[in-house]
Amino acid sequence: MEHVLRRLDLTSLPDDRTLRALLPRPAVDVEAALPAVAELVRDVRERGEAALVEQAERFDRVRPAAVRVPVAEIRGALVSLAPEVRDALETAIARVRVGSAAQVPPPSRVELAPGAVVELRWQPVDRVGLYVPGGKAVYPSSVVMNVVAAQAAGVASIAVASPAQAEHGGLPHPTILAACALLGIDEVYAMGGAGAIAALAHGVAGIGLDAVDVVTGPGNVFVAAAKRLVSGVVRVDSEAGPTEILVIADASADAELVAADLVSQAEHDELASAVLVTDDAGLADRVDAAVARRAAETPAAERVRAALTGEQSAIVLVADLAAAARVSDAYAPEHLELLTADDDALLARIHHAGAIFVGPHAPVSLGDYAAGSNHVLPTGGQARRVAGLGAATFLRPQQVVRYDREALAEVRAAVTALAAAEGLPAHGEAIEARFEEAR
Ligand SMILES: NC(=O)c1ccc[n+]([C@@H]2O[C@H](COP(=O)([O-])OP(=O)(O)OC[C@H]3O[C@@H](n4cnc5c(N)ncnc54)[C@H](O)[C@@H]3O)[C@@H](O)[C@H]2O)c1
Ligand SMILES: N[C@H](CO)Cc1c[nH]c[nH+]1
Ligand SMILES: [Zn+2]
Repeated sequence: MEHVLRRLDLTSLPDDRTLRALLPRPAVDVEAALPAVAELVRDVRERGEAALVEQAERFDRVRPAAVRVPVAEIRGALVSLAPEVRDALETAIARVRVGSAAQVPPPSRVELAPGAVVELRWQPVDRVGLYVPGGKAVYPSSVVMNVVAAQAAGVASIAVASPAQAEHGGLPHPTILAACALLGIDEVYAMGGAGAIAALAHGVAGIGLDAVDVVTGPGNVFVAAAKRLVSGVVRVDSEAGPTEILVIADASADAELVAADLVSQAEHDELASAVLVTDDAGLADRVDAAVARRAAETPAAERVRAALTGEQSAIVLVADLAAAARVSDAYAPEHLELLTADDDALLARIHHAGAIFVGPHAPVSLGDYAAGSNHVLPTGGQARRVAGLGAATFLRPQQVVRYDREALAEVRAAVTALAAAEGLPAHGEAIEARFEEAR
């Protein structure tokens, strides 16, 4: 039988470093996109609006009438929105709002000695730029994920960017504008890809776009590369690039559900990754047959096939579920699904994943829209060290120090001695000044 997903036999596992090099990854990654993207970023920085318009003509096949979207267009899009889509967006917004509010860390206060207090309060950044993809598909759900998280953090100034659409007169997609209106956002720009990220990070005087403090949002490999390039100027969230799904399933799993979930994420992008890790060769065969059928029937069949047959997608055979957890951790997937006889035992072995979906009733596409979790998640192995988007992305912990005279006296000698040891005696004198006669 010819396989859609290539097979990778890891029934005997090498050490972690070798394992990481063997894992399926896309041929075109962020690193490979950097040189071309650096040119696009530089061009927007130097020529502003003119460069944005040229990039829209080149990549989005349309010349936007105005890069800054008129407020009337944003509000008008909500008026024209189909009621069932408005209801669905409101459901998603309500759930993500509750989930995001729960992510805001409480302030803390510690008394180190009588009268010696250090507090920690969480301050939002002032202004953020949120990217909403719109190339191969349009993503009003990403408006929800970005904006609701920023609002939960208390960010005062929010700008949204999304590619100009040829079918909509050079405006972003109307559902994206409607989602912005629903969330009270009226600063929206018709710009996409690397140019949009550069414009948000550096500002564009000609269109009244002030530089932001934090840029977030998902996108294709060019968007992810641009975020890496501007990360010296602004804070960025994870490189939430082409979608990945890794499913760990054993003989107990339903092959149709596994196949449906692999295909669902493959429809995002030719560079999307769909990986099944299993200890059961029979399940591997059943999933592959179901994937072949579903991939042929789905509307984006060509894109799905390209993603599934690309070198980034595979069925990995392992000896047991402990080995499956090791493979998954080495990969650090954006989305990890657990479909086994004892998911909680497996979950206890997992360390690295953007988000984890447990059991047959929690598919990734639930999290994409309406679980209450955030769908903007790290790809390319970044989940090993970076979190997904959330309220915390827009917050900074700030320390507030309060000491009274007695509390300062208790550490007076220690501070003065350390200041002297560092050759910074004025630091010690600033302490001693508090204890001079007149005070
Ligand atoms: N990881 C996550 O959290 C997450 C969430 C949602 C979507 N995604 C991913 O977002 C991506 C969306 O991609 P998309 O393409 O549909 O929309 P997009 O908005 O990310 O990309 C479209 C833009 O890419 C730029 N572009 C296109 N071709 C280019 C080229 N050859 N060189 C330079 N720039 C070019 C253009 O500026 C265009 O406006 C998908 O890969 C999807 O998997 C990821
Ligand atoms: N699966 C994507 C995250 O990688 C998010 C998404 C939005 N719409 C559909 N899916
Ligand atoms: Zn998705």
